[in-house]
Amino acid sequence: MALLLGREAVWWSSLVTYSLVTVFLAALLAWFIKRQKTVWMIEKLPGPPSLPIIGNALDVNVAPRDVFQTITGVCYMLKRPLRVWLGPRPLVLISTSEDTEVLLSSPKHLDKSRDYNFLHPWLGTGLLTSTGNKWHSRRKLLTPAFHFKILEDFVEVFNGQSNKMVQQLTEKADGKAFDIFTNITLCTLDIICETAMGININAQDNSDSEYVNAVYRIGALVQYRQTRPWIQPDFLFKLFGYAKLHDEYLRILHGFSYSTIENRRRERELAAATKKEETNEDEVIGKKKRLAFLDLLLNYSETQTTLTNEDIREEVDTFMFEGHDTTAAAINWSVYLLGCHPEIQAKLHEELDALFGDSDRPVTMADLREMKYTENCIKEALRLFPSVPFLARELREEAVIDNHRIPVGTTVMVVTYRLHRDPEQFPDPERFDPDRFLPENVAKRHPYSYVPFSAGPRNCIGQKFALMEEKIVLSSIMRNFRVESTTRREDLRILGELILRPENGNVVKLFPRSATVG
Ligand code: HEM
Repeated sequence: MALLLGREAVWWSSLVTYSLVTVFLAALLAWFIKRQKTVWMIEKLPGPPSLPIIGNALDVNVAPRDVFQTITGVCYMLKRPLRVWLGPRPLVLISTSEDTEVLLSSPKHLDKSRDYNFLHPWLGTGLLTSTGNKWHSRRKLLTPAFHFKILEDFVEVFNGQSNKMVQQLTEKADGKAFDIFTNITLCTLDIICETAMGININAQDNSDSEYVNAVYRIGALVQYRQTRPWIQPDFLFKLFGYAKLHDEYLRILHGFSYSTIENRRRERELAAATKKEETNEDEVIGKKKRLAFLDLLLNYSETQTTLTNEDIREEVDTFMFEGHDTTAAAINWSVYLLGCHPEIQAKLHEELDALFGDSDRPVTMADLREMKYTENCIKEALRLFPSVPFLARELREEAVIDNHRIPVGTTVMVVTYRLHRDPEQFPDPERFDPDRFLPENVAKRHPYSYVPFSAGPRNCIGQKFALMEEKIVLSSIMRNFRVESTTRREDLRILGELILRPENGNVVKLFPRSATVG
């Protein structure tokens, strides 16, 4: 009897083992077939020869500062999609208007590539990094926060912070070369803090603040990690000692955001209790209180229970991240290019003088509408030096690009820097020519030939905010100073990581413009 039971047990255990092995082999075979299909589809695209497992890792194993030059260099040679293997991961680079349209206009390809995952500890899954239903509902919720009427209220903040910057620049306007990058960046940081959270952190006066430092350091650390595969896995990030620093920055950043949210909630409760008196007082002085993005989110949270403090923190941090470095880079590139082209700068001065004369009055909404040449200079600078030089999506559905089937799981990257230099769309592409943005010239181009703010359903929600801010900050500089750039275009070294910036800062000479100074 015992023998019979023993045999039965052996029989059952063999059956289980065989079944497990069969399932494992079947899964392996399915994976292998799928993988072969991916390889077969991707290999139909042109690209450099690759090795098994490591793919083109050796080709892209260049210093991080050279990654940008390498990518834009290869795209320059081809007008067709190009494939690269990042280890076992396929990456397809595209740089024509037609291919860009296929990717960006489709509601099917909305998921960000996994490179964005390094931002998750800081930004959580806010609007920039979320996917699927969460992204849809957040986008719907946040779109009204960027309505023209709301942005109008921010003009005062843009003017106030630009004035502070001009005052500090006045001390440096003696014709000696200095790096203006920091001044502009601290100004945009002050602007985003005041508009997103409703508080003034005085970054321009106090660039050593713990919060300002943490914003910078975490941004730099994320970029550093993105370009160094050996510290990408969490355990190696920890092992090399970076995680400790990262956690310290997070503690400061999240602590600051949460305490701002808490304080604002308390202020609102207090204000609600004394609402009547406040309304009367506002009516007397004819002034209504400006709402920051945070107030709008708190309004929603009071009517939509699904928005927790953490949800609000994710969005506020996302605006802080996405809303200051991008604008700072864009304003810097405009200043740089104007400083290289005195004849174009003179035309811009002409427009500003006609609008403002010698007055130092703040910029109004009506002025913004009139600053056509200024706007075209900004747009042309964003063409040559788009703040976000690459846009990447991970395909959840197969896509057909340039008649090639691109399989699920592939990262497809628009090389915006290269797209914006297509000579068919932009003849003599390296020339800085703001007139390319005259309406009659824009009408002749492909709608996806120019996408500094991305395009389609997942475009930049802050686009209008950014253009208004840029016009006010740039015009404030130009109303007061004449700029000379010290680096020639041919000597420029560009650093293209998350944001495109000049590697050695933006070294300029400033000269006061007669009576309007001060
Ligand atoms: C010149 C300035 C700016 C440029 C060039 C720029 C560019 C971009 C680009 C290219 C994207 C798409 C990113 C991608 O698909 O990977 C994007 C998304 C986004 N931007 Fe901007 N941006 C600027 C300013 C701003 C500002 C001022 C804000 C907020 C106040 C902002 C908030 C966002 C957000 C939240 C997203 C994610 C939108 C979504 O996925 O639905 N941006 N931006």
